[in-house]
Amino acid sequence: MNSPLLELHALNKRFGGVHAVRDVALTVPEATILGLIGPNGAGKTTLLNMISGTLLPSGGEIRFNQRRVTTASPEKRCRMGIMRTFQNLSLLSDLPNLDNVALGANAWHRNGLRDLCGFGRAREQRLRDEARANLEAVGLGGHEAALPGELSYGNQRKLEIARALMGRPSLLLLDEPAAGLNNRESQELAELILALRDERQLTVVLIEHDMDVLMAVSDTVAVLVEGAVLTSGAPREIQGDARVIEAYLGQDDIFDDLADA
Ligand SMILES: Nc1ncnc2c1ncn2[C@@H]1O[C@H](COP(=O)(O)OP(=O)(O)OP(=O)(O)O)[C@@H](O)[C@H]1O
Repeated sequence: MNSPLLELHALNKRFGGVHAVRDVALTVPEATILGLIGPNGAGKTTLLNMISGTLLPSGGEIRFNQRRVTTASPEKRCRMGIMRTFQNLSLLSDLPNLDNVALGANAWHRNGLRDLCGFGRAREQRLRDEARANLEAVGLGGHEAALPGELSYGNQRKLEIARALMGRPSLLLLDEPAAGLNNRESQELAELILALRDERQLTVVLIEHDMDVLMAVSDTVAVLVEGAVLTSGAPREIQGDARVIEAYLGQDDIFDDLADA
């Protein structure tokens, strides 16, 4: 078993009277993919935000690489190797794709932006080379000079992932990366996520409503209901768990559309 990269201990988050995350305990080993599922409002995004540091927990502990990061700033966590993408695209529409990707270096490189503005040519070249390699890695080689808006929506999602890779993460947090993608794009995205795990040894925590994608890539699936972990296990165990199907009350066809494995 790989050693744990991310550990959540008795994690809680309250928003006034709303107990959004309750006593969550999860361990994510290195180079594995954890999929988070649960009905709307179950606490998935809140949990991801606490891992990235944009929200502080009301109680509990987060450990990354054996270090306590519970209250560390998002910037510090980026520099430690935790990068994320967002539900809504956050690309800069008037910058070429290569620059959009290179900007991701800003997460770990304090001078990232300045380098891109022409200071320190050798460093600028290195950043550009790395950005080009990351564009290649997500299948967007050849699109360096185009603007994000000239790419399909699916490719814009990949562009966001390429930008996150510039932070040289060991943990990548993906919030609904398949939202708005067609079937082919979703399948390509799933292949990309698996390649990042297998070729770069990346650890991934993924929120995804597209069950085909989530079940295809996750090593472990954790089911959140009303802020608490109902159960966690391998995708096949989760799909056959009557408690999980019941938790999606009114959505009892939740696993019906899964493509045959
Ligand atoms: N900033 C906030 N202030 C107050 N309540 C919040 C805040 N953020 C989230 N909540 C509440 O916390 C609960 C969990 O929300 P969260 O967005 O984490 O769920 P989710 O599982 O990601 O839902 P979805 O699948 O719809 O995105 C909900 O009841 C939500 O209304």
